[in-house]
Amino acid sequence: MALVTLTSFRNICNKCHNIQIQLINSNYRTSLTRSIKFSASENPYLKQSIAEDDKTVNRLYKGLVDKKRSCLAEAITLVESSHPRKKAQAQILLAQVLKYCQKKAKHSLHSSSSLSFRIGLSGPPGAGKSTFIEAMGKYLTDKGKKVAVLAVDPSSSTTGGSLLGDKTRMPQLSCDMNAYIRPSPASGTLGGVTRNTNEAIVLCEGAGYDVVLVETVGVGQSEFAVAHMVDLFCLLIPPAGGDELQGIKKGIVEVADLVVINKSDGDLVPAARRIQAEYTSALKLLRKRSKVWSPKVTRISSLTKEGVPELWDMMMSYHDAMLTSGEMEHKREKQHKIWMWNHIKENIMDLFKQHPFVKSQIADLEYKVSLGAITPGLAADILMNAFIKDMNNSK
Ligand SMILES: Nc1nc2c(ncn2[C@@H]2O[C@H](COP(=O)(O)OP(=O)(O)OP(=O)(O)O)[C@@H](O)[C@H]2O)c(=O)[nH]1
Repeated sequence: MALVTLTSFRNICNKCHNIQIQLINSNYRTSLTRSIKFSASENPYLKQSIAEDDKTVNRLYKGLVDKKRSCLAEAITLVESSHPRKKAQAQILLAQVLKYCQKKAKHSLHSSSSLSFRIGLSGPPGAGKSTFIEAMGKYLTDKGKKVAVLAVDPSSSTTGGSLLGDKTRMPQLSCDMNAYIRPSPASGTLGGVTRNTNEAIVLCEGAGYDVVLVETVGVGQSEFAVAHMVDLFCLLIPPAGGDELQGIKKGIVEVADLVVINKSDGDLVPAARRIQAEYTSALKLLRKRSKVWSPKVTRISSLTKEGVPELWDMMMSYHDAMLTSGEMEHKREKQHKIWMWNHIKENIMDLFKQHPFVKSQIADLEYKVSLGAITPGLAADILMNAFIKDMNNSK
């Protein structure tokens, strides 16, 4: 299959909005570099100018730093909005919240120790993610910590509803005033959902949540996306054999900081021990990603809560080691860059899809491609060429 892929954005000039992109057609192995000029009127972001003292932004910022849950919920809805004006307001709010968090971190003993501990959680269906979040969340709120749970579920854009939206999955935690549970946004691509999640994390941090748990159902590349937005990435697996573990994507173990074998209770204890041993040996073969932490494997039961306090201690040793060594700060800096590129990719995709010729041809070309009347590569070329030609003409 031929694909025209946007492989890199070479150069971006903020003043004239000139973007140099490189395109590679995988079928013909050709590559071309084009300079595209985006006028302010074409970019929904640039078109909107929101005053620094915008009323909505001010109200939400104040409410957020005053730890008002209703303002946090409204602020997350704002960042999820695709309305150009709301998008622009969201960017100003985020900038203010980021500044506030930086200031807070500077005044604390260890830089960023006053920020949220961002934990990613992934695992195959039925691993016990909801039961685990309920057990760990309650354990933490009982210790006086504030916990936010965010879900990443890109499949909700195709199913129309959120798999993770059901509050009955965590009945106790959803009634806890020290916990905030936010289901996945009901629409968007993986890029859109993850960008929104990145921004929701920052808002939770601003609202003073000690722990932000980001859960993913593991659809598409969502686990990898989550691994890129958290401080610690945790893989939860059931004590099951080969077939049941096939839902675990290749490569995901390599990005895990902790592998947690759940359901280590009753008759399942021997199987849980065996899986723990298997994963412990597998992890030893992996390349070391940190100077201060080697990924660990542990067993818990979310049902009996056995091992939950020990797991939290392990998470805190990771947190402290990463923080004092400066690796945490470095990791977050790298994540900010990934986040920026996600924004750019989304915006360029939006521009492409809004282009009049592209818009008018998409349905017809998709139909022809599905019938096999033309190749996907040719269809992509037709759209890309018209887009690039038009952009070059507007130089
Ligand atoms: N024995 C035992 N069962 C557990 C444990 N944790 C979860 N379960 C059971 O495993 C099943 C699945 O648990 P969930 O928490 O719904 O799992 P999930 O990963 O959220 O599932 P999906 O929503 O399908 O992704 C339920 O029947 C739970 O009661 C545990 O620690 N021990």
